[in-house]
Amino acid sequence: MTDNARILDQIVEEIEGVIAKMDEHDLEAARDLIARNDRVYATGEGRSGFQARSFAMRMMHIGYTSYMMGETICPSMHEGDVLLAISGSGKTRKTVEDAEAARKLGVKVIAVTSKPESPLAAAADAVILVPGRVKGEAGGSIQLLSSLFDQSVHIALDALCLMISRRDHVSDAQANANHANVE
Ligand SMILES: O=P(O)(O)OC[C@H]1O[C@](O)(CO)[C@@H](O)[C@@H]1O
Repeated sequence: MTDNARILDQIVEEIEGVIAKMDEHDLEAARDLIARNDRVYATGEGRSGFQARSFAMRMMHIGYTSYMMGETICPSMHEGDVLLAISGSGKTRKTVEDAEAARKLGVKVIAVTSKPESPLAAAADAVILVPGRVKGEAGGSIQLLSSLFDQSVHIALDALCLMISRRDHVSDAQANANHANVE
C-alpha cells in the first residue's frame, strides 16, 4: 500500500494482517471453556476495558449472566465461573491481579493478549492470541498506542460470541429481544 493511500484503507489493511495471524483454534478453545449456564465476568483497563464491556454485553444478548469487574453490582465469583481478561501488554497490574485471584477460586480464566509470554497468559486456562501492536511499542502500525490491538480484539470477540450463539442455537432475533428496550 502506498503512503498516500486513504488512511481508512491503511487501518483496514493493518487489521487484516493481525486477523490473518490469529489461530481460530484459540477461539474454539475459549468457546469450549464457556459452558451454557456459566456466569461470565470480563475485565480490562482503559480501552481494553471497553472491549471487555462490549464482550459482556454481547454475552448478555445471547442469554448469559455476565458482569464487568469493578462495577458496583458485580457479585462474588465462584468455582466454575468464567473470567475473560483483556490486556494487550499482558502485564497491566489490575487485570493480571483479577486473573490470578479468580484462578485461585477455581474460576476458568481466558486471557486475550498480544503477548503469549506475559503474566496474564501465564495466569490463564486458555489464551486468545491477538498479535496487534500495543502501547509503547515502535513500528507495526501507523495508529496511536494500542488501537490496532483494540480493534482486532473487538472483531475476535464478536467472532467468539457468534460461535457461542451458534453452538447454543440462539438466533439474531432472540439476541435482539434481550437487548435493552429502554434506551
Ligand atoms: O491493554 P493493556 O496493555 O492492559 O493496557 C491498557 C491501557 O492501554 C490503553 O488501552 C492505551 O493503549 C489504555 O486505555 C489502558 O489504560
